[in-house]
Amino acid sequence: SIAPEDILRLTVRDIPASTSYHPDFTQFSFVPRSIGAGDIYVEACLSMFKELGFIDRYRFRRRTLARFLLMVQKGYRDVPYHNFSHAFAVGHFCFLLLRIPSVKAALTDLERLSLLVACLCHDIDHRGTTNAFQLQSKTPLAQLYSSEGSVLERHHFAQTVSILTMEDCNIFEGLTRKEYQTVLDNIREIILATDIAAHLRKVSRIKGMVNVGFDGTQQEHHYLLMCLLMTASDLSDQSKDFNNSKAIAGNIYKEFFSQGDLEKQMGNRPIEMMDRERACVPKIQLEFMDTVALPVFDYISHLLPELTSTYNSLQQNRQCWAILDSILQEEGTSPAGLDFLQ
Ligand SMILES: Cc1nc2ccc(C(=O)N[C@]34C[C@H]5C[C@H](C[C@H](C5)C3)C4)cc2n2c(-c3ccccc3Cl)nnc12
Ligand SMILES: [Mg+2]
Ligand SMILES: [Zn+2]
Repeated sequence: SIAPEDILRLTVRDIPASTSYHPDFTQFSFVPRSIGAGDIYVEACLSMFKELGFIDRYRFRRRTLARFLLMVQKGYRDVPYHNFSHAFAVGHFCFLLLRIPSVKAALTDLERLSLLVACLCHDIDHRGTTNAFQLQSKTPLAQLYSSEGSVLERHHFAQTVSILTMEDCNIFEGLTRKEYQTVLDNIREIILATDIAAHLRKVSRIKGMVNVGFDGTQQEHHYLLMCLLMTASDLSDQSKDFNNSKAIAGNIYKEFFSQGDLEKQMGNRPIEMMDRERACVPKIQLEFMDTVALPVFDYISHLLPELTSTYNSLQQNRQCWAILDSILQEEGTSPAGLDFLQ
């Protein structure tokens, strides 16, 4: 058995991972951030659009698609987690979902196109702070969107629309007026679905769909499936090998704790999850996985059996967090900051 203090230095080789570490781009265990940085992402995005048949089906001009993708990449800020590498990781997972035959059968081509574009654009111009922070600090975004809620997500959608209006960046120029309206409506709904609070309000409807089975004749099922695939893609980092998932969680807590520091400077008391003095990361991770992430992949693997191994990886990662949590309890050290996450 592993000595407790050794668990902190565990690497993926030591944890008996059921999904071995594929370097293969077309596998769900592929780690998108391993692709590197810079324009390689745009090349990879172009090949995803090509492989999914969207370039031919919607007569995309490669130059226009490349310019659009570069403007999307440029639209992201250099924050620890909500940067373009997150958007690419989400887009890559969505790409793998869209290749699954039962997904191709369930959704229309326009819905699949909407999903991929929404994934790449879903966090554009994220500031590394939460919706709650926008409201409490009365930021410009809150002044714009606070009445409707999902402040950040409305901004991400607005940024997406403004990129489409830029010089030679409108990838949907070849679509009919009706198709164009449908894609924009889909992308708006899908990006709004990435607000976890909004997702939690929809869970009972999603459960209902899973119980009766997907019915392609119901528009509501198309909508719920698109939202579920988007949420799963947004959380997909937690389904990779634990070392990768742990490192990504570290980036999320860099943003959370910076926000907490900012709230303290502003004279507000941050919630425990954002307070580097009080937060116990493994405990927050266990709660997030149990209340948000695991249910999402549980529902999705009921609809798509191909996702079972991904669901298993998530459960394995949950167990790793549980082990970390028990060690930190035993050690009784002051609440763990980020050091063990590196
Ligand atoms: C690994 C991991 N941990 C995460 C721990 C916590 C939260 C989080 O927002 N919690 C909640 C907890 C309650 C009910 C709602 C609204 C608020 C109050 C805040 C959610 C997110 C986490 N998260 C995300 C993620 C997904 C979408 C948007 C932003 C992010 Cl950061 N992606 N990966 C992770
Ligand atoms: Mg978001
Ligand atoms: Zn995201």
